[in-house]
Amino acid sequence: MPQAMVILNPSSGKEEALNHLQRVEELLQEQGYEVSVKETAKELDATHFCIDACRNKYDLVVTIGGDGTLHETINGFTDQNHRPKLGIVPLGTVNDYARALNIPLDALEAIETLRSKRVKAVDMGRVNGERFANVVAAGSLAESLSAVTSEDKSRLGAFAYLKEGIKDLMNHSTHPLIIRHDGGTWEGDSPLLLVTLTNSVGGFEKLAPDAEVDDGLLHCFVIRDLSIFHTVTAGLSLLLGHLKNHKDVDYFISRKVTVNSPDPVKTNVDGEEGPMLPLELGILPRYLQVIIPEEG
Ligand SMILES: Nc1ncnc2c1ncn2[C@@H]1O[C@H](COP(=O)(O)OP(=O)(O)OP(=O)(O)O)[C@@H](O)[C@H]1O
Repeated sequence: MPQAMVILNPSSGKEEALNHLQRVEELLQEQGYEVSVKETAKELDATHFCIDACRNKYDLVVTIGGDGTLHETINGFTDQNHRPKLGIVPLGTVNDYARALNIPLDALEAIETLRSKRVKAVDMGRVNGERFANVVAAGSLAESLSAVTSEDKSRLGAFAYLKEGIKDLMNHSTHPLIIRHDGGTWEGDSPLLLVTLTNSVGGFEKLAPDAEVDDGLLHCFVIRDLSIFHTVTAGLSLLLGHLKNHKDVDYFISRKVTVNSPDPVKTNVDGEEGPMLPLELGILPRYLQVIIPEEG
């Protein structure tokens, strides 16, 4: 009998994950799975559960939670020869990964997509010893993104990031960054480097319209020191999907990136606080099999 592990974070989003558990179990059982349920209680539980699922050759892992739970889960696939398929029921406040894969943001609809026979092989990012699903941010703006409160995320969605971001840009806090990529070296002062695998970052689905989850590329945006006027126009470009064309934004794609600074600079990985610089980034092309909705 195929085995499915459901990894559920009861604290995600509006704390409604447990309300959906029964339906997920029923649906997976209808598909012929034997289901075991693992509830997270603290940081890294999801990683350890997923490691167990790999070692015990589970066929499917389903996360019920937000991007943080997903990030911890995919880190459990690290260096595992057997990697179960992944199903995603997005219950967080932003759910960038579900947005990028067109998985419905409505929980009941997302649960129904677990019936889908469509599976997509998606890239995983590597940042130092860790994996990431969606985005790495470095710079003073990344620090303020980590400071966005859960209340603001629930209330304002993507705009919570814009609010913190604009506050930070107004303060003109930048750090000198040295970014080595396949096409050369970027050197200068910047409030933010964004390295993304998917189109959706912070709930802005048009941030990186060219980024495909399976293109094997890191999509990099470096924002130069901005005046208040340019901050507003950059905000508009972000909303309209033209960020890479903004005159104060440099955009490049790469398979490997290193980021250094003489300053101590914080980072944010998949929406949570990440390691300090320096960073070494890479990509594992088509590393994970994710269930996505049927076409049409
Ligand atoms: N039982 C728990 N109580 C509190 N925190 C938990 C619990 N289980 C896991 N966590 C932690 O909660 C973090 C955030 O979870 P998750 O991303 O699912 O929800 P969210 O923050 O509401 O959503 P989003 O990331 O979309 O904003 C996880 O990274 C994990 O470390």
